[in-house]
Amino acid sequence: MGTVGDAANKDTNGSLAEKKPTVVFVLGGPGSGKGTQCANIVQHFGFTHLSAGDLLRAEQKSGSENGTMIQNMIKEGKIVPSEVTIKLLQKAMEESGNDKFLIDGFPRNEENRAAFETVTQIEPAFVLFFDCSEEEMERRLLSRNEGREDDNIETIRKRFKVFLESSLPVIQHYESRGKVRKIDAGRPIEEVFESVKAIFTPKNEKAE
Ligand SMILES: Nc1ncnc2c1ncn2[C@@H]1O[C@H](COP(=O)(O)OP(=O)(O)OP(=O)(O)O)[C@@H](O)[C@H]1O
Ligand SMILES: Nc1ccn([C@H]2C[C@H](O)[C@@H](COP(=O)(O)O)O2)c(=O)n1
Ligand SMILES: [Mg+2]
Repeated sequence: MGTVGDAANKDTNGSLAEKKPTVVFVLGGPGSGKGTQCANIVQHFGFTHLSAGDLLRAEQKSGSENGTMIQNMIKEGKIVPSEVTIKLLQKAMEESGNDKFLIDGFPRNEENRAAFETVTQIEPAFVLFFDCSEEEMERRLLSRNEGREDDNIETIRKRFKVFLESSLPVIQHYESRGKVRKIDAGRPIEEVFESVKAIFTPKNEKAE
């Protein structure tokens, strides 16, 4: 199977053209509700959900040679080198059999963003940005109860700092290109999803 981003298909003129998958980056601070809303989008709109954090945690638990490094980075709230994360994303995209992806929690810094663009030649269709106050995100993370090693107040503070210093500039990069769809994620789950649905529903299918 070819690498995502270099699948060759014939276009209407019969010449070889690249068939690129549709990618939506799903960004927002830790606990803003990215995973929760992605699960809803998958059900309604047929995307495959790929959470970079989930892929890294699975890689760590698989006994990979990068396991200890990944575990240490996650504990410190730091961003794992792009090479590792992009390989996991590419593999998951290839194995999915789908051509529409929600890439959740990636790109998390400028290095992630530039490397993904260079390696895959894929530009996101748009960037969904879940905007939420730190106070609310902290409350959610401390009551998530999924046994995540990074859901403790010390690591949460580090993750907030990395989000402000490294991830927000990525969102600003896409904002300046008109690609960001910002959602007030501080509301109840159902209300947030109403706003999400409006973004994913094609204009000609919206109620008058
Ligand atoms: N709108 C909401 N209102 C209240 N609680 C929410 C809302 N959205 C998600 N939650 C809850 O908050 C917690 C964090 O949500 P979720 O895991 O979706 O966030 P995330 O952005 O994926 O976080 P992370 O970046 O840490 O993976 C979960 O326990 C989830 O059930
Ligand atoms: N692009 C990414 C995404 C995630 N990580 C690491 C560091 C994060 O704190 C952790 C958890 O991610 P989440 O599940 O909260 O999205 O995973 C990374 O290094 N690079
Ligand atoms: Mg998540």
